[in-house]
Amino acid sequence: MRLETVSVIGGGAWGTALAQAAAMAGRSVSLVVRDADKAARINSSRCNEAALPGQALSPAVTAVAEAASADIVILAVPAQATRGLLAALDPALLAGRPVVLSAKGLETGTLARQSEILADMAPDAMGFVLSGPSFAADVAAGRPTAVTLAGDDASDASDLASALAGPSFRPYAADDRIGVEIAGALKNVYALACGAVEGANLGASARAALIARGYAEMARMVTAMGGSAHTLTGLAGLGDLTLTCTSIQSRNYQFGMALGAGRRTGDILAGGAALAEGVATAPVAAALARSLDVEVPLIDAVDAVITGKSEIAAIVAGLMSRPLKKEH
Ligand SMILES: NC(=O)C1=CN([C@@H]2O[C@H](COP(=O)(O)OP(=O)(O)OC[C@H]3O[C@@H](n4cnc5c(N)ncnc54)[C@H](OP(=O)(O)O)[C@@H]3O)[C@@H](O)[C@H]2O)C=CC1
Ligand SMILES: O=C(CO)COP(=O)(O)O
Repeated sequence: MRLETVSVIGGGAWGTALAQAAAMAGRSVSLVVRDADKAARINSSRCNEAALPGQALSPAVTAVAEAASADIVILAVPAQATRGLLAALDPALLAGRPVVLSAKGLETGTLARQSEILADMAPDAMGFVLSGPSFAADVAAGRPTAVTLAGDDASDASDLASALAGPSFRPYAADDRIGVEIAGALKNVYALACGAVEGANLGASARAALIARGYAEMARMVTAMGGSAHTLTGLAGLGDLTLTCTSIQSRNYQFGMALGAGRRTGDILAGGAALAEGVATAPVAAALARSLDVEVPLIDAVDAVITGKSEIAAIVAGLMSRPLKKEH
C-alpha cells in the first residue's frame, strides 16, 4: 500500500491538528476546507486562525477547497456530518483507499457508528477509526500524544500507524473498530455528566464514581455490540475517558458544566457553544442501549438532562437511591 500523500477533509480543530500530525510524520498533506477564501487565508498566513488560533502550520500542509486524490483520506467533520460529506465526495477518491474516521459520535436516526456510515456510503473504502486522548491543540503543537488506530486487518492498521506516526504523535494499531468507536462516542456522554458534576458543585468524589461506573457501562455496551471490553483498557477507552472527564479543556466537559449550572441545552447551543458531540450522541446511545437491552443508567441520565426531561437534582437522587447491588 502506498501511503505518501494524505487528504484531511474537515478544516476544524481536529482536521487541522491531524493534518499537522501527518505533516510531522513526513507526509504531504492537503487540508480540505469548505471555501476557497478560507483555504487562501490558511495558505498565506500559515495558520488556521478560526480553528487553532496562533498555531503555525507545517509547510507540508496545503489548504484546498476541493478534495483531490490521495493515498490516505482522513475524515474530520462532526459525526452528524459524515454521511452528507461522503455523499458529496467522488467515490473514486475513496475506493480501495484507507479512510480514517476520526469523529467521535453515533448518528442520529440510524444509531450508526462512523465505520457503518462509511460501509453504507463507500463500501469499497478501507475503513479505519482513530481515537484516544488527544486534544487538537496538543497534537498540533507537537506535545506528546498517543492514540488507537483500528482496522479490520491488524497488519494494514500497523502500516497506516507507521505512516502517520511522528516524533510526538504515536498511533497504536488495533483490530477492534467497534470497541474503539463505542468508547470514543460514549466518553463524550460521560464527559457531559462529569462537567455537570463540576457545574453543580457535587464534588470530585462524585466525578470519580461517575468515571468508574461509566467505564462499566461502556464495557457492557461494547460487549453487547460484539467488540472487546479489553479495548477499553487502552487509549481509546480509559485514556480518553480520563482526559475528557477530568479536563476543563474538553468542550463536552464545558457543555456539561453549563448544564450543571442550571442552563438548558437550547440556551447553551443558542449561545454559540463549541461542538460537543455528546449532546447528539447521548439520545442515540440511550436508544442503542434499549435496543440491545443493556442497562445504562448514566447514559439515560445524561439523555434526560439534555432533552430537558429531568433536572440534575432529581437524577442524582434517583441514581443514589437505586437498589444496592454487587459491583460486578
Ligand atoms: N478538537 C479536538 O480536540 C478533537 C476532536 N475530535 C473529533 O473530531 C470531530 C470534529 O471536531 P472538531 O474539528 O474539533 O470540530 P470543529 O467544530 O472545530 O470543526 C468542525 C469542522 O467540520 C467542518 N464541517 C462541518 N460539516 C461539514 C461538512 N458537511 N463538510 C465539510 N466540512 C464540514 C466545519 O467546517 P466550517 O469551518 O466550514 O464550518 C468545521 O471546520 C468531532 O467528532 C470531535 O469529537 C477528536 C479528537 C480531538
Ligand atoms: O476527544 C477529545 C480529546 O480526546 C476532545 O474532546 P472534546 O470534544 O470534549 O473537546
